[in-house]
Amino acid sequence: MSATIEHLESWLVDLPTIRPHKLSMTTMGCQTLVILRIVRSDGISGLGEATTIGGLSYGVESPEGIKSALDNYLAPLLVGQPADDINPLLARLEKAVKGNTFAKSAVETALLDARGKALGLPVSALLGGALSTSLPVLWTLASGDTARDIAEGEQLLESGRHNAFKLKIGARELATDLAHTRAIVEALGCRASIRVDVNQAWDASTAARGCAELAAMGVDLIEQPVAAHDRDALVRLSHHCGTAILADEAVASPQDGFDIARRGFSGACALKIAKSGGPASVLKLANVAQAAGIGLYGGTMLEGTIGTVASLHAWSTLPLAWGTEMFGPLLLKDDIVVRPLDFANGQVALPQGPGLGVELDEDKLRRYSRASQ
Ligand SMILES: O=C(O)C[C@H]1C=CC(=O)O1
Ligand SMILES: [Mn+2]
Repeated sequence: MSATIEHLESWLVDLPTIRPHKLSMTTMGCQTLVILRIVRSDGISGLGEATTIGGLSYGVESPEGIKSALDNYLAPLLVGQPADDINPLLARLEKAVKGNTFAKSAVETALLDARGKALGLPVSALLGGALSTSLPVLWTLASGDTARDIAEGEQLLESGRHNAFKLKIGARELATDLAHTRAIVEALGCRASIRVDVNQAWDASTAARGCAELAAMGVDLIEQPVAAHDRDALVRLSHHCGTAILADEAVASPQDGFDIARRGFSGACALKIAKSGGPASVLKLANVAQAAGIGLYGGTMLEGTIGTVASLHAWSTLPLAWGTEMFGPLLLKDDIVVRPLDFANGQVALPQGPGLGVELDEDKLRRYSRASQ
């Protein structure tokens, strides 16, 4: 008899960051992971994670809202259903629940993890097979202080852990952000690829000036300089700026990808499992981008290890023109898995075990879970 879904459990897990992480819309001192476990009638269980940044300051789903969607809306649609039929299960959720792609991503991940464990196959194999066993991974310099960022970059180059850095700009005046970026390019730029993420902070005319200056100083990639809705400005920048433009908040669904492709976008696209509803669903956007000649980049919502590994399984099946930023676990002071990921030589290794290939540390889960959920 085929296994059915018996029950779902979810937790809000608060983990402190190793230092303040300053983005254009918020400064993080703690990250909240929403962890999901789906338990099947055959005793196999699957793990998933849905994580956002800064409560409701980055995206439209909060950690507390994600947990509520999982417990009150998605779980009742899943309990008692055949556990192996992932496409029918996703169709069932899609029919009954609008949006909520972060919560759906946790479900899709947990279903894939459990299915992989049942078959003895890694999630990457369920998604068609990995092209490589390790992936490039950058680090984000975002302490909010230029000298501290340079010292951090120096130390990471010395240890060999990373050879590419992303800077978070957009919170301050354009001139201040440009001076900050120039100082980092001058200090580290001949040994590392330097990219910036503006997180939608600029209007179209500030972006035209800012991107021209960033291109001239040798920045390799400029991420989401304008508002997510201003796709025309993003397309114009991709044509006229001397540096590649990366679409992040502007693209989540395959339809978004089709729309920017139709408008002639010539940059690259940041894929994130949370934006698209999971490691299988995100491949639909990736395929549209590929068909349009838009380069791919493996993006993060600063997830912990479970969400990071789920993403890595998806990214491993794709040709990534710009590598990945799957460093989330390294930003956190502790981990809730038994064996953390291996980061070295600018790469992160893809776990090879069945399912996601990671195991929860139940004591740590309990220690960091919010008391009243
Ligand atoms: O891309 C974002 O906007 C979110 C995230 C990714 C890296 C980082 O530092 O923040
Ligand atoms: Mn971004």
